[in-house]
Amino acid sequence: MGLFDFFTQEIAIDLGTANTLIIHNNKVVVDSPSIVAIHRRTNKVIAVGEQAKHMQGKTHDDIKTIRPLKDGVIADFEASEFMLTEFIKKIPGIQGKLFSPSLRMVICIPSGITEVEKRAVKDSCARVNAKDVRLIYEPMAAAIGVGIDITQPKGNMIIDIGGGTTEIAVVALGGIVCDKSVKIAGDVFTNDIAYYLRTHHNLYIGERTAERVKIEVGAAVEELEHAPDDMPVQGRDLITGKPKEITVNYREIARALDKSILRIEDGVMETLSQTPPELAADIYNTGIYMAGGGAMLRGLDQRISKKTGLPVFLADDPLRAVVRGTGIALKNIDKFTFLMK
Ligand SMILES: Nc1ncnc2c1ncn2[C@@H]1O[C@H](COP(=O)(O)OP(=O)(O)OP(=O)(O)O)[C@@H](O)[C@H]1O
Repeated sequence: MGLFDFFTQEIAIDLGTANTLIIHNNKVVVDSPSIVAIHRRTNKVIAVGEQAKHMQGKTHDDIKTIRPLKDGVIADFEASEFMLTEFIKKIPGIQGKLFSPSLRMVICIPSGITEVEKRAVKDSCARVNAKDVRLIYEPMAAAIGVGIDITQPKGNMIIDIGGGTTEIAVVALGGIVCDKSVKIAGDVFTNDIAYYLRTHHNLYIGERTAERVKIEVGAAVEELEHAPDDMPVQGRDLITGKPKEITVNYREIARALDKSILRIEDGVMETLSQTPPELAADIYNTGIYMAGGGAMLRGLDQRISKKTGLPVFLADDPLRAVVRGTGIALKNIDKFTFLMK
């Protein structure tokens, strides 16, 4: 063991548009919303993660909440570095050390990222004390995370629906054969719901409420076997200006999300149509795997299965599939060197 190894801690990071997850010593040690709350005048950070999410939509003039990532890539470097530093400080075994240890990081990136954006992620990690930074494409990490042996000469399709992007990819022999990154995912679903309630019920709701509606009664199809109960939703009446409450059901929400889901379906069909025939035959036999928080929308697996005529499998714990895969890549870094960018 070299001196570098002795003072080095290894972490795997899924730096997502909606959530940041970190694995250290085989355990998920950070699972927090990717949000920072900042004091406008002093530019001082007041809160990060869950605490900052609670402030979202409830701030006054002096405080703003920022989501440092947009469409899967870092949009605000300062806020993102601050957020990462704070998250890393909370990791047991790293926090409270006399000397802050050097970090070896494996961090996942969207497959559609440019070389400049890749460089920016590496630079950003270097500024939070990472001495060795490896990047891995998100669909690869998701595929490893759902348990696919990506090194086999066998095609597998994975759809990772996150907060900012939907990554659709066919992987085989340790590489991405064809892929598509669509900027329609969980955040767009949330906005669709807010827009629907504004235009159909004159009800103005905030982002956090819209996300709650999506999670509690959201659906991708109008016929569900296990329908969720109708949900009361409170907000501001756009006409009278008074607070009001309405009740929504999953069928309405399925209609509100229909257009966005159609765009994801188009992306899947396009990727399938570009898949080489031998791999298409494999996918016919194995089906499609789905991961990411957005994939948890009720009936979405069923809808994609109907559209493609293929079985669709949702990952166990879809929100953690990508970080799980990134963690496995870190643990087997020598075996997976060919995956690292
Ligand atoms: N039960 C649920 N039903 C529908 N959507 C959900 C559910 N739980 C979480 N989500 C949504 O999943 C999204 C977050 O997923 P995830 O953490 O996989 O994204 P991310 O990795 O941060 O984003 P990206 O990969 O685009 O950078 C959010 O939009 C959230 O609202």
